[in-house]
Amino acid sequence: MLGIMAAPGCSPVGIDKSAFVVRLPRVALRIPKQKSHRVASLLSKYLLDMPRVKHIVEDPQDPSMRLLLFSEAIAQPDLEGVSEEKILAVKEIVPLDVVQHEVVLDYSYWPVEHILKEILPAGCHIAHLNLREDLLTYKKIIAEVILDKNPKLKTVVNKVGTITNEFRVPEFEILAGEPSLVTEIKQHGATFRLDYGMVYWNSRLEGEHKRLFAQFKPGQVIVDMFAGIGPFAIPAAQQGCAVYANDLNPTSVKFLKLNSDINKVGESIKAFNLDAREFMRKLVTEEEGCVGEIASSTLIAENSLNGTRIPSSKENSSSLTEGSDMPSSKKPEERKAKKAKVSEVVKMKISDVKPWEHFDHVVMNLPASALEFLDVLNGLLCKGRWKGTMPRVHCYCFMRSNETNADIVKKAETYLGGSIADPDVYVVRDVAPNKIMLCVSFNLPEEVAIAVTATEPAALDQNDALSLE
Ligand SMILES: C[S@@+](CC[C@H](N)C(=O)[O-])C[C@H]1O[C@@H](n2cnc3c(N)ncnc32)[C@H](O)[C@@H]1O
Repeated sequence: MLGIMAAPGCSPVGIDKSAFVVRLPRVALRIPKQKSHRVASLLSKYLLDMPRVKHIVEDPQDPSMRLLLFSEAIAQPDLEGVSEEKILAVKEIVPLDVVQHEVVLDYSYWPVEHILKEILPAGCHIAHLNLREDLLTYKKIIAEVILDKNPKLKTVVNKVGTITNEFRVPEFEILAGEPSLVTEIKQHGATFRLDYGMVYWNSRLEGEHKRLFAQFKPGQVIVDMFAGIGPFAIPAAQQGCAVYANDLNPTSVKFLKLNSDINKVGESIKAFNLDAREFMRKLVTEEEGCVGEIASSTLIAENSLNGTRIPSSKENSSSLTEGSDMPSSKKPEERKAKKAKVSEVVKMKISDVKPWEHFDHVVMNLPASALEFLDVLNGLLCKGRWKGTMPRVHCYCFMRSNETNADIVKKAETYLGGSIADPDVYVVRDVAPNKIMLCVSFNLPEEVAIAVTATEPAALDQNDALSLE
């Protein structure tokens, strides 16, 4: 990145590779090839120490000779700074022939892999930058260099401003490459197709998704009120759960449905496109059908219409993130073992589930306002119809530095309308200097959730069925 910043005169259209050339004058010791390693080990602490730059190079004047390049600190021809003792030891092996040499770092020298390792989710072909203010002047050239150095990448974008819309979708400026933001990401053995410009996705939640779905057991029923494109729902279904997954964003629900099909868990997930409160009420009052279900064919048709070509999973499998700790970096045997394990899991059919009788977990990942949605759980379940234990709620929220865990639990209790016993408050991640994301988990108190007056389940009103086709 330093090389990019230091490069003056870069045109935003195309890359002027000559602008990336940096010349470093260095003092060197000229010695015969056969003695070079012996002398280099004597002088090691004085020699050039730069990543990917050799400190022993061939003498351009004579291929039988080598140049030992000194660090910037040894800049004088008399090798001032090197101990007398070392100089004497060297002189016993070779004559002290000190010359000047120029180290040339060209365009190919400047790496971008380390940047991408942090920002590029496995399988993805879109590099999503979040450039600092002082780098914005160079945004186009930064993007073009990243694209140029990584043939598997198709698009480089920069996040613009803060997220304010209710679907939590950031605004992106396309800096280089193809204008499409449709891509595929691998996470925990699942494939997620998404349109970065239309749906919420945050790869920093990868660990949190896993922490939570690892708590779900095969055969359990999961209710995800703010499901996005399915990072909780799909792995949960893959490990043998049935999932009711809802999102207000119709595009998220279309991708959720498509991802259910891609990951072969379509029979275990029912997708809804409703406001979360409405979704919860419908879930426990309807006995048949699937209100809000979205046909994945709609999405496939849209993608082919706009000409978007999404690289296949196969193409992406050897992506840049190979060698990182992302799932794609797994060795083939590990991947095979994982696949075998997934296929051993008995998938649960959503059609066999009666959510008005029982569900096990409620996931609420809308940190900006999920606490407020806890009110929908008050009196939600019907006495005489509910069976078994009470569901465990996982409600995400933000906490400011002037707040305590107790303040957050108090807020949760206020919205829920009842007290919470033994809440588990887990710190998910730092969001800003004064803000962290938390997950508050607790068992839904029976006295809060079960309605005092038992009512018969309402009949399904077919007019409620939502079609996005
Ligand atoms: C922070 S994202 C979480 C998505 C997903 N669970 C994840 O972990 O990536 C919150 C999601 O809630 C959806 N959302 C916002 N308001 C909603 C509402 N009132 N009812 C249902 N979903 C809503 C947004 O569209 C967004 O996809």
